[in-house]
Amino acid sequence: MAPKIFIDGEHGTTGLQIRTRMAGRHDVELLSIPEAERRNAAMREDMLNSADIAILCLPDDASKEAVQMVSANNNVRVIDTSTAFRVNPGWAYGFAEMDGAQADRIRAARFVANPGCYPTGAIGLIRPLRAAGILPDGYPITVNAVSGYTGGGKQMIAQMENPDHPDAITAPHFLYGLPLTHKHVPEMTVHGLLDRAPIFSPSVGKFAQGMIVQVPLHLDDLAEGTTMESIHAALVAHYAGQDIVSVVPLAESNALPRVNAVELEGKDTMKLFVFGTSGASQVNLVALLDNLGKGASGAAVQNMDLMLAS
Ligand SMILES: NC(=O)C1=CN([C@@H]2O[C@H](COP(=O)(O)OP(=O)(O)OC[C@H]3O[C@@H](n4cnc5c(N)ncnc54)[C@H](OP(=O)(O)O)[C@@H]3O)[C@@H](O)[C@H]2O)C=CC1
Ligand SMILES: CC(=O)N[C@@H](CCC(=O)OP(=O)(O)O)C(=O)O
Repeated sequence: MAPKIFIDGEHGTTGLQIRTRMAGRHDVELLSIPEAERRNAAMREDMLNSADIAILCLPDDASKEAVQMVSANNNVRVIDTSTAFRVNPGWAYGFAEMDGAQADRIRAARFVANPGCYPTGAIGLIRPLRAAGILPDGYPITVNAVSGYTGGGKQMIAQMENPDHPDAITAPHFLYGLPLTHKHVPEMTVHGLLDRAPIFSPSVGKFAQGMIVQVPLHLDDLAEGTTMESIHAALVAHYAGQDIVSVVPLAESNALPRVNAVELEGKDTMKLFVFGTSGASQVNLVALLDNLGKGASGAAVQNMDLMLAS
């Protein structure tokens, strides 16, 4: 019998994208409730408890409530796309490529926390350098990023796309998270293996799907002898054999005049770049992804497949 999957929040931005990705699949059975009943708690509880894997695409509070609904039922495994459980040690963090053992942890887990979109880029760049001893304790990391506006869910999509919306946003590009307390900072710190919280400055551009995450570094403050080439080599070694996360060859990135935030729109992959000038004292590490692809729905389906393969 095909495993049953229920997407709670299937009519929201992340849920819909997961449904689209599952459309042609015959190896799983999708359980579904009508859009009009999406907040019907009794119906959701019934569906959640009928599933082999429940994928939660809900705000944090609703996710916590859904987890409560299945907590006594060990037959149900959960992938949560919200922020609620990402630094909870009882949950596997759903970034399969972040270290060599993570895919196995996800395969074996009952509870998997899907990463945030920005942390996917930031951790993807930072963690291998911490693990390799290149980024020393106490290094003051900054993370600067731009996201497509779908990252803000149904509400921001309406604000960006509907000029008559009472809170319409007309800016083509805006900074937010200005108090520097964005909800993604804890997971960047924990899963980036950082001992000091990064300064995180997010922004949104007037495009639907895409993301650039930048981590600039001063080489003089890294492990002795670190060069642009050795950083690149550490990333290449870390992601060797991976097909979803790739490290762009230096010769290729050196020749690029610009990076297009929407290049990977609709794709579930992530590209990592090391920019700078050979022999100079600074580099800029860049991750390019689709906030709804490897940053959300693509990663959720990847995690589901790992769990189904266990
Ligand atoms: N968009 C993105 O790029 C990313 C989003 N995420 C996370 O995914 C989760 C979903 O986000 P997103 O899809 O963007 O949000 P949306 O607002 O687009 O969708 C959320 C869905 O959940 C439903 N919902 C809200 N509250 C409840 C409730 N109490 N019971 C049942 N259903 C409820 C909403 O229904 P209604 O229409 O009635 O409000 C809506 O259908 C969030 O936790 C978000 O942080 C994670 C990574 C990236
Ligand atoms: C543009 C925008 O608003 N983005 C969201 C993050 C999107 C994401 O990664 O989702 P999680 O909420 O699940 O972490 C934000 O900054 O809150």
